Amino acid sequence: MAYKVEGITKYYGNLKVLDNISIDFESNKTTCILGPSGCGKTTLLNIIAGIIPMDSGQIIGFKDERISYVFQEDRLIKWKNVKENLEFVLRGNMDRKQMENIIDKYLKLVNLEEYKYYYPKKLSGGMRQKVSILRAFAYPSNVLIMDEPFKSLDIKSKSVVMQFFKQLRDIENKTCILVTHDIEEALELGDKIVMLTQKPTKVKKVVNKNIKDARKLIESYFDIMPLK
Ligand SMILES: Nc1ncnc2c1ncn2[C@@H]1O[C@H](COP(=O)(O)OP(=O)(O)OP(=O)(O)O)[C@@H](O)[C@H]1O
Repeated sequence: MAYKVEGITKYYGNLKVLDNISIDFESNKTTCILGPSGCGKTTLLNIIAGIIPMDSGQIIGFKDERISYVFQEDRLIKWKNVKENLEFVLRGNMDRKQMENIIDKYLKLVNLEEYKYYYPKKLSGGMRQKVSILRAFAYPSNVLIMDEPFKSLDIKSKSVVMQFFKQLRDIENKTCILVTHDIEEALELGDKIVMLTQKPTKVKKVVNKNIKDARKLIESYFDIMPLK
């Protein structure tokens, strides 16, 4: 399946936010979208997900797909425990027995079995975000959209949760789109890094992580145009 956006332009009133954005998202790889604050990263994700309309352009491949989401805040359901939060996204896609099996399989996979009956308020911020990521992987989707999922975590739990994400990504095939304004995060997690300009936002450059000097290239660009 090819996933693409082509020539996306978006205005809010007179404010031109996205200006002719085209991106290819490689299947089963992670594309990081790296851009300065307020350049329209969340807007672009919302357009891809069909949540908000665009003024012109095309979305290819995403339309009939199931999509999982992870946001900056965990968005777990407070009155449901870990198991019930996972059940919530699986219900309707399989019978009860299958659901039980899948939940146990995932919790075991990531060593979270002992937290199965914990409610979100009993979990640390990092742990809650792990459950959100686990829930996104457990949901039978092909595409995973993440909007700054590590932003509100302290440095230590950030690195733990990033490794957790990588562990799941290596096991489950999903096409991941990760929005961030953190260069380290993009280099650590992205197979491809798409750099955006300030508004009206265009694609400045697409960098494949494996090329020599990927870091230098990205850093030199954002030296001229700071991310925050
Ligand atoms: N519903 C809306 N109506 C009007 N303007 C909006 C709306 N949503 C976003 N904007 C504006 O569009 C621009 C892009 O916003 P968006 O949240 O998509 O950017 P972002 O890159 O995700 O920002 P951040 O890095 O701060 O999360 C901002 O200037 C914002 O104020």
